[in-house]
Amino acid sequence: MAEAPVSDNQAVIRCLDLTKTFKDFWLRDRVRAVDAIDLDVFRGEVFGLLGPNGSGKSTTIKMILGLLRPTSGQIAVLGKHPEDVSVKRHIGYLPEESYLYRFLTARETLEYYARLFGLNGRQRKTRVDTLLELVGLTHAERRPVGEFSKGMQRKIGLAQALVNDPEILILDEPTTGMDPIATADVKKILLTLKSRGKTVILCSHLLADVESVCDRVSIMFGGRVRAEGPVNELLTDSGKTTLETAHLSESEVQAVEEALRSRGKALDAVRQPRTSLEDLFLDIVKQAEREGLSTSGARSGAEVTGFLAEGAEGGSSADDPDRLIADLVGRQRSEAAEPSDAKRGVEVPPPPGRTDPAMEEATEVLDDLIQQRFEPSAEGGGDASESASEEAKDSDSVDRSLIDDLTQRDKD
Ligand SMILES: Nc1ncnc2c1ncn2[C@@H]1O[C@H](COP(=O)(O)OP(=O)(O)OP(=O)(O)O)[C@@H](O)[C@H]1O
Repeated sequence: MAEAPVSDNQAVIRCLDLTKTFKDFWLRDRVRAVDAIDLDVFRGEVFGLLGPNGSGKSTTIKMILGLLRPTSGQIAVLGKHPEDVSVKRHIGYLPEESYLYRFLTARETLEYYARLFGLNGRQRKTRVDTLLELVGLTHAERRPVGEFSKGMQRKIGLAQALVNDPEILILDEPTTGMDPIATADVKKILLTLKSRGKTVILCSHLLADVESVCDRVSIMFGGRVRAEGPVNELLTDSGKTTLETAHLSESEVQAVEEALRSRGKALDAVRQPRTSLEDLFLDIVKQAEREGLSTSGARSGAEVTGFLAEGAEGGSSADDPDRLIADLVGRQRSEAAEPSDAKRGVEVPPPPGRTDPAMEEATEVLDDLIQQRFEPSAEGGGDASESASEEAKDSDSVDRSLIDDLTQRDKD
């Protein structure tokens, strides 16, 4: 393990002369993905890592995460080597592609990751509730994430990255596939996290988003850092001045032009300001929401609260993990009655009753499928009329062991 460089007081991530060369089959240098870069990321800032495809951003991120070993150079994350296990507890990561268990619901997904980080039942319940609300997925918490739209999957991925209340959040293309509302929500979340002292590294090709949330950016090309600095400094054109005032008549514009000419300056452009397409879009959707129209996708998220600020671990008194799992299984079963509508993304009220024979039959088939899902070894010998409590108990234990298995597999 290479030695970690001494960390600057404020720099939570420090890379010195960092290089990564990928070898070919014969161990010859094939690609110099990262070429002797120096990079400092400071506590409490939103840092944008930019560059065209193949410029070395993901390779840099993977080295910071300790997933790839540098060919040469040094990295310190929170003053330690990135492969140090204690560092990983303080990092949240949303990869470019989310790897989610398709069959787990949104709540189960977060529950699972919260378990990996060793949160107890009370903490898990509170945290999962908060995160679902934060990313606007509370109403979809019982749907399998495999059914989610791309934007909804990014949202659950973001919630997953926040589950351990990380000090450093690394997001690779977090808003891919999101609509402007969801994107605006994510930007709001990032700014709130920053205001609470968290550090965010953002990789994105959506430069307008980067510009609106990042304090500093680094622009890579061919594995090297080509420009780096505060966004304001990099983008300010100090050779020009823009004046803003209330509407001017033609004669007033002429008077301004005269005044400038007398000082040896020309009036280069006079424009009527326009709203942006993003603002127009957001206004229209907000108006529709005010009028009570609904959508089955992700909704606007909540304000960032509680644990992300101080690591508070409060919880409600009814937070028993066993009850939570039992509840999850019960809800999955009741949701099975309307899967086709859920798949189409249509929001429907719960069915009033099984009065339609075709619906009755379809529901029974689905019940059987669910039964097999949770009790794969059962040979169909059970009596369908067995008491509901027995059934809940069986599926409860199977589902809990499923999550335990996943947890163990991941730890291995
Ligand atoms: N495992 C690998 N083996 C060989 N070459 C690799 C490997 N991973 C990345 N590379 C190469 O390293 C270079 C940088 O890739 P990297 O994924 O870091 O770029 P990026 O800036 O993240 O691109 P994108 O914006 O497309 O995600 C590319 O030329 C890529 O082909």
